[in-house]
Amino acid sequence: MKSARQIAVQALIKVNQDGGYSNLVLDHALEESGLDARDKAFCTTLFYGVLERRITLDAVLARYCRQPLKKLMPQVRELLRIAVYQILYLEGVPASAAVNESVELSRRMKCGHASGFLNGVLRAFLRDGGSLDGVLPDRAEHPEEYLGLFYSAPLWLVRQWAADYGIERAEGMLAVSVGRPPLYLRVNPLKNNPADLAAALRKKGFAVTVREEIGNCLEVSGTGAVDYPVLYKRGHFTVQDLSSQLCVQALEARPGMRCLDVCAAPGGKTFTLAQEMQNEGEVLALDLHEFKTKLIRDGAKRLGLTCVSTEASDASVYDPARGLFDRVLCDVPCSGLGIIRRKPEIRYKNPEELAALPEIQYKILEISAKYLKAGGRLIYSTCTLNRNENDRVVERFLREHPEFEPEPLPERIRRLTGGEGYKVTLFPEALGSDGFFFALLRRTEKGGAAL
Ligand SMILES: C[S@@+](CC[C@H](N)C(=O)[O-])C[C@H]1O[C@@H](n2cnc3c(N)ncnc32)[C@H](O)[C@@H]1O
Repeated sequence: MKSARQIAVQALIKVNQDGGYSNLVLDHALEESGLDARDKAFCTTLFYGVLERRITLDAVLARYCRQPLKKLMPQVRELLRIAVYQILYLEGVPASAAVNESVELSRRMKCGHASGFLNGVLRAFLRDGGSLDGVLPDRAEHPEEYLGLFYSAPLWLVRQWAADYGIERAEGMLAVSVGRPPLYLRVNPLKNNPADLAAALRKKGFAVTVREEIGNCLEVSGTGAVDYPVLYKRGHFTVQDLSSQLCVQALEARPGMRCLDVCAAPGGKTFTLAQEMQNEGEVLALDLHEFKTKLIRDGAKRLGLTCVSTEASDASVYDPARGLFDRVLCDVPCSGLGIIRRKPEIRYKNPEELAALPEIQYKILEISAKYLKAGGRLIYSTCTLNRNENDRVVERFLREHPEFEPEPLPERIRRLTGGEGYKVTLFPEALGSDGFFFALLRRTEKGGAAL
């Protein structure tokens, strides 16, 4: 049987070399592993730890490897990273064990010829103290470079956050971008309630807190992937971050309304929206990809939400045949910088590829707004922390569309999020949520039916 370390190394190769999504790759690897719960947890720690600390680990390795890391075999590279990760960050693992295990694994993973090299590099690091001394630049002289290396974030991201939110806040955001985040569930009020579901999950050994202030929300801690097949399949809950739950609540959709969710897959917010409407009325959920709309239909069925229908459609193309809606949710595709603690690979995206997003987001917002009735409300949201994709898209829209006005967020949402006025940026270090942004807009009564 493969060890937790070997499974972690193989999963890391699948993400770093083959571009797999971290959560899917790990879930699949653990399912097939035959590991017990303790080893699964260790494997998860190694996998996410190495993935999110890669910039720091590679800076250490660059000091001790003569050839560039890029030129090493993928197995050798990941075995080095996993050993340095354990030495730097895992107090319970003796440094010698971290080195020996990687050397030993190289023999089992068809790169035994590199075992001497692995041993040499890792022992040299240990001889120098096995710490980040000598790797980190002087903090006072190079604060951004220091933060980037310490928290393993690309320099462009540190600079962007420092420019958008100030260096102090940026450090807070970087500090919570590493480490395993809490897991939140949205209780399906059509089938259960927070107290009973919490009791059922506690019986199965989960540590559960009822987040009463959020409403229908549970926080589950001390777990990796939570294994609760029966209650899940029966539709008692979905996994959904606090931020998304609050974002949908801010729309104040009521039973009997017509609601449109324009970028809806895999359907998390669609489901919460339909639940807020007590499954009465209509929720039309769009997504660009047909295969993704199936995820929404499957989820709605599991949850018993019969008011949801789906269409595969491009939200940046207007279809007047859809008519008008009381509420529109515009949860646009974004850079995802608010969820890097859940998906660490996001931090390695090419920033140039992200530059086109605000224009795409603006176009989707402009088209989605056409579906709103006079007096109707729209939420624009992203799971990113980047003013160009957030505040600036909405501010531009308000400037160019006088028939819309900012609508103050409901009092309760403002109290919980600290949001002022019509928009709020949720910082992970504040509420414990993902990084998230939402803004509430209203078509004025004089705004007419459609643009
Ligand atoms: C942020 S995700 C939506 C998450 C979803 N609202 C939820 O809560 O589960 C963005 C979605 O937009 C979809 N998308 C991207 N471009 C689109 C477009 N032009 N029209 C419609 N959907 C689009 C993507 O396929 C993706 O599923």
